[in-house]
Amino acid sequence: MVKIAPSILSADFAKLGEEIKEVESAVDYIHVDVMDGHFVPNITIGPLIVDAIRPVTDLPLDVHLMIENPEHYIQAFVDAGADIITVHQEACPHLHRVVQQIKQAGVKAGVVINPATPVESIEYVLENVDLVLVMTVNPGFGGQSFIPSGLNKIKQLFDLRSEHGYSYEIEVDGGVNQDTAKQCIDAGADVLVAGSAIFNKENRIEAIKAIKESL
Ligand SMILES: O=C(CO)[C@H](O)[C@H](O)COP(=O)(O)O
Ligand SMILES: [Co+2]
Repeated sequence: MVKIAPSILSADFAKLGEEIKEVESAVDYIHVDVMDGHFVPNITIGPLIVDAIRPVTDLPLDVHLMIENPEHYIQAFVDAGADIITVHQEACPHLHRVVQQIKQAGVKAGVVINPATPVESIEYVLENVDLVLVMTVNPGFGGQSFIPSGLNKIKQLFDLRSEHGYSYEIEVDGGVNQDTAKQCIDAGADVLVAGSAIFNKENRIEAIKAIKESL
């Protein structure tokens, strides 16, 4: 079963609770994009907002940390109600330690790779993570175009999982819409993140349906 994780980055922040309620029956995770203005050029939200949306839904909150020194903020996001925390390989010189820290805090641990980062760079944490997120845009903004080279990485991660019996989910984020979703699923992705393809549409449920039907 393909999972859909709408990214609230493209939602109306003045009515975030209502926007989440509108989509929750049709999706599997709520994807929360955290940006610090250092690791990526944009600044978005922090633990306060995660805490505010936590009572709105029972769906897992999939928190994508695009920040430097994520190890300083893991506990704050866990306390705020995150269920899955993903950190960028590029932001973590001690990636294995940060993955352990997330798991010890009692939530699922994910690792993310940028479009220019190879799968080989995370080879030695694959046995430890619950999720691998493949970026198909350069992180920082919603509404960018899909970078197809991510498809090879999805396939590589799918094959490595079969070969070694790993258990991570493969998630893809950036430019996923009804034209690009099928390629991701065919390559082996389990979870599709979509922001603008859902929240920039008038009818969000129809938009989610269109993505599912495109598969
Ligand atoms: O992590 C992200 C950007 O850094 C977002 O999750 C992603 O861009 C979703 O937006 P869209 O579906 O519009 O590309
Ligand atoms: Co994201």
